[in-house]
Amino acid sequence: MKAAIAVKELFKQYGSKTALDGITFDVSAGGCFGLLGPNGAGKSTTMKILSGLLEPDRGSVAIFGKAAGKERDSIKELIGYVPQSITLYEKLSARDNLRFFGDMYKVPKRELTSRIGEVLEQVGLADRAKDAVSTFSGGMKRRVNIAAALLHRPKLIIMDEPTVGIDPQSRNHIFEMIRSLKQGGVTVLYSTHYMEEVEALCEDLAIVDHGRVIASGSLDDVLEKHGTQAVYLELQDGSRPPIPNGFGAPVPKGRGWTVETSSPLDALASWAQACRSASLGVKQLEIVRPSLEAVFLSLTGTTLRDN
Ligand SMILES: Nc1ncnc2c1ncn2[C@@H]1O[C@H](COP(=O)(O)OP(=O)(O)OP(=O)(O)O)[C@@H](O)[C@H]1O
Repeated sequence: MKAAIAVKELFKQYGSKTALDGITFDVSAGGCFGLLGPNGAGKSTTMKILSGLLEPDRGSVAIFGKAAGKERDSIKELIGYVPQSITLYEKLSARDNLRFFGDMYKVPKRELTSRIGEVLEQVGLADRAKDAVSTFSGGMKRRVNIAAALLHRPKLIIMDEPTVGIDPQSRNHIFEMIRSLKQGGVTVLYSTHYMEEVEALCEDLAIVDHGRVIASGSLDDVLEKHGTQAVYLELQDGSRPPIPNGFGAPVPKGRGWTVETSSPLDALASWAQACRSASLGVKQLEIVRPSLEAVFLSLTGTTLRDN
């Protein structure tokens, strides 16, 4: 099967600022691919190039085997792009906003009314169709923008940080919607700086930093290749646990503490022994799989959230 997206060696400068410094990745059809990176990493620039809104200085893009540039118009029909900024007419209802987008995306007039009903259903706003967008929360407005990008039944949805600054209910709706789009065979390219979103939604990902892909592949492969396993311990009284013999000092994590190690079974046994010797009550002791957070830290030396 052809890749949904093939991006090769993309370069882009804004004046003297290098935004993309040779971005390369492939997205296979039918899943959710996460583009993960801190602010300023180059995610939006990449997405704008994929959507045909921006020209790269160098490099190539193919969408479902069609070369960007040459086959621009037929590519546009395949893509629904949800930009980071919300673009809606505040005074108009959700339905009338979508009517406007429907014309823009050339949805046939006879289909448009039913199609608007369907996409509002998909984003969980069918009961607010007639209400002015000015009465909506930020998350609801974002969902209308997503609905607009779905109107023409694109095979590929490109979403640029859709959950930034929105309420948990809208976030859940967006997650559910992405899962059902995937079930319907739609490919989703999802950018975010929230690692847990990639862990929850995406099968494959590329980690982007300073305009370069620093790791890519399936989530499992990236975690296995670049992550370290850890052992998690929580004591019954919530106190700081002893250091397991032969391992580094535990670091706080949630309600407990973790030790990163390539020999998790030994660390677990050693920690259990240390707790038993000190007669400490153990609430939870387990091997945890590596996180993307740990991967990002090991690849860049910084945490994603501090950027
Ligand atoms: N129009 C522009 N003019 C000048 N510099 C720009 C412009 N757009 C982006 N940049 C710069 O290019 C780099 C990449 O920006 P980009 O928006 O692609 O990153 P991002 O990963 O999407 O981050 P964010 O989440 O902040 O949007 C950043 O350093 C940014 O400041």
